[in-house]
Amino acid sequence: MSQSQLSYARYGKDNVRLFKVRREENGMQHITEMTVCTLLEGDIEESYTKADNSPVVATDTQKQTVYVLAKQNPVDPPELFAAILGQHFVDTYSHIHVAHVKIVVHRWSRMIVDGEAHPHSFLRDGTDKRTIEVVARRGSGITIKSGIDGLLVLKSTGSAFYGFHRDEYTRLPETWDRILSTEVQNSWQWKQFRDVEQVRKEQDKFNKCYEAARQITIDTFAKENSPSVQATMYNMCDQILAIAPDTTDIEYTLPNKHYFEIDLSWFKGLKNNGKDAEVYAPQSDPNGLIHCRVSRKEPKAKL
Ligand SMILES: O=c1[nH]c(=O)c2[nH]c(=O)[nH]c2[nH]1
Repeated sequence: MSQSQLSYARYGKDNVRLFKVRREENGMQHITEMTVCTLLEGDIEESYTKADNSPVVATDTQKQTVYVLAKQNPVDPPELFAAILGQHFVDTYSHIHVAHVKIVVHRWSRMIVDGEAHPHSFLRDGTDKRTIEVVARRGSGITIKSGIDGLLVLKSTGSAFYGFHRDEYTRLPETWDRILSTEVQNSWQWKQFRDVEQVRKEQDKFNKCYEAARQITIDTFAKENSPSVQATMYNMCDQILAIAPDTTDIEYTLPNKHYFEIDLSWFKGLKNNGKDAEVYAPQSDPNGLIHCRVSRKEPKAKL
């Protein structure tokens, strides 16, 4: 008898690239570019353990399904498209119980030409991505997590780090003025959806929340006098929870991309430290890495 048993299995197609144009009668065009990943779970064990391919919805079939459903449905907001796609797999194949759909949306912003929004020309005005993770599970509805990835930001003052624990391993001096730079990855988890119809009914909130979360991140980073990455990210989470009541928790992952001062006093006594610092050495590694998840407090039960 074999000593092995399959304890985890999901499979699908990754990096499905998709571009869709929506054309209005008046000449205005709207575009979406995204990269999709679909992964299926269910009664697929024998494809691994017995080389029986009969339960396998081929990864190529999954890719073709992405294209067909993108033709038949709106792809914006991407949360709705991911929900439609995930639900399609569990509705269509009785032996598939869970569908995971991840979407990465690439930024294309409408060009302003001669002071006016151009009807069909766009530019990449940021390399950050909008991210969506949907899980459609037969019998228990749809979960959606939305987020941002790769938003690179830097401030050259307005950031401090002092009062941290000190012991015999500590070398880092306290600072009341430092450079702060990070690459934002965050996400907001929506309360569970019953079905695709509920996602469709509530679709307006997805783009609004994405725009608001991106703006809160940028505004807070710029305006706040940051006491630490930890306190700044908590502040961002708190604001997103406040403006999006249907979210349950917010996560941030922020690398602290260090910019070191360089001592140039060896060269004719050049002053380049503290208040005289102008030339810095950006560090590619190592970097700090700060995570948190902030959840909505349950309302206190009335006695
Ligand atoms: O904002 C910061 N948080 C830390 O935990 C930390 N640790 C460190 O060395 N520098 C910083 N900065």
